[in-house]
Amino acid sequence: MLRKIFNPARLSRFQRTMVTVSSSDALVSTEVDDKTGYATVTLNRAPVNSLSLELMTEIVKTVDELERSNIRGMVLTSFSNKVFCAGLDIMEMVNPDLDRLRAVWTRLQDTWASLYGTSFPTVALINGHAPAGGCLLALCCEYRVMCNNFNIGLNETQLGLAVPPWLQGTMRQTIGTREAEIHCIKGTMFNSQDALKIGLVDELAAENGEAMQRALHYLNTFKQMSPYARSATKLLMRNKDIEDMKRGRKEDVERFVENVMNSDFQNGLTVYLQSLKNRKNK
Ligand SMILES: CC/C=C\C/C=C\CCC/C=C/CC(=O)SCCNC(=O)CCNC(=O)[C@H](O)C(C)(C)COP(=O)(O)OP(=O)(O)OC[C@H]1O[C@@H](n2cnc3c(N)ncnc32)[C@H](O)[C@@H]1OP(=O)(O)O
Repeated sequence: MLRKIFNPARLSRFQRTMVTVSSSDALVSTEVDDKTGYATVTLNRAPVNSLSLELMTEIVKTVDELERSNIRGMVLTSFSNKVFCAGLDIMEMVNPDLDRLRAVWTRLQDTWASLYGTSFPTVALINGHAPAGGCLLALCCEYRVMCNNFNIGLNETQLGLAVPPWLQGTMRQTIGTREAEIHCIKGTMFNSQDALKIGLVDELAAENGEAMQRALHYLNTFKQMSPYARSATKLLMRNKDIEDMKRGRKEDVERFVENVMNSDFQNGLTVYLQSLKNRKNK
């Protein structure tokens, strides 16, 4: 069954109402161009857009609001021209409170489901590094434009985390079963050129302006198309994955909690955090 379908009857409301959501200190800011109906959603959590519970909550809220406002497309990007998103906030996993840790993983599942299941077209404008959860955000979008000289990939296993089945599935759809298996297991990080070669991203751009033009070009390809047919086809392809995730979500949360609470993982995390700081001080 279709979860959400673009409703052409709501189009007249969309043409009248145009939104620019969020204040300047918001974790996520949204601007809608009232000529095109395209929203630019910018992740705004300095320094590296790491996914805290609060940032993920804002992402889900934003996507839900956009779904209700009937925009015609969305570009997801970062305030920083160096890091698109550094993945889950590592501090959420250091000696965590168990209730909050469960909430973090549940919200990550929600973030994946809401971004992956939008009725409108989505493009990730990857204007910086996108490891782990950053790669997840990009994978949820329909199309990915990446600026040169950055890295992207699901490097979780390198950090001692297992990649959950729903995210493995999204990776399989994007780069194919064989490559997804190899690179999820290895935790490969790709530079922009290699990400393009393997199909993890769809286009490269020299800088942000060019990336935005390419992103808008993708959205414009749907201008003359029936929004109903477009979104119905997308959701018929994606809804089963979302339903599968929801069916297994409790076990998935508990697997994550067990993974994070393991003492080897906690020790590894301390070393990893220190290595990030040492790299910075070099
Ligand atoms: C059953 C399921 C079980 C498990 C599920 C597993 C996977 C599912 C997939 C989704 C979840 C994934 C888990 C994760 O996302 S874990 C996080 C992975 N992220 C990383 O490994 C990235 C680490 N960061 C970097 O490599 C660099 O910071 C980066 C290249 C992004 C940017 O480099 P730059 O030189 O620009 O900045 P830095 O000086 O390194 O960083 C600035 C400060 O930000 C801090 N930082 C960086 N990343 C994070 C982060 N992810 N969380 C929290 N904080 C982060 C960094 O330490 C610096 O802090 P200060 O030293 O200034 O205090």
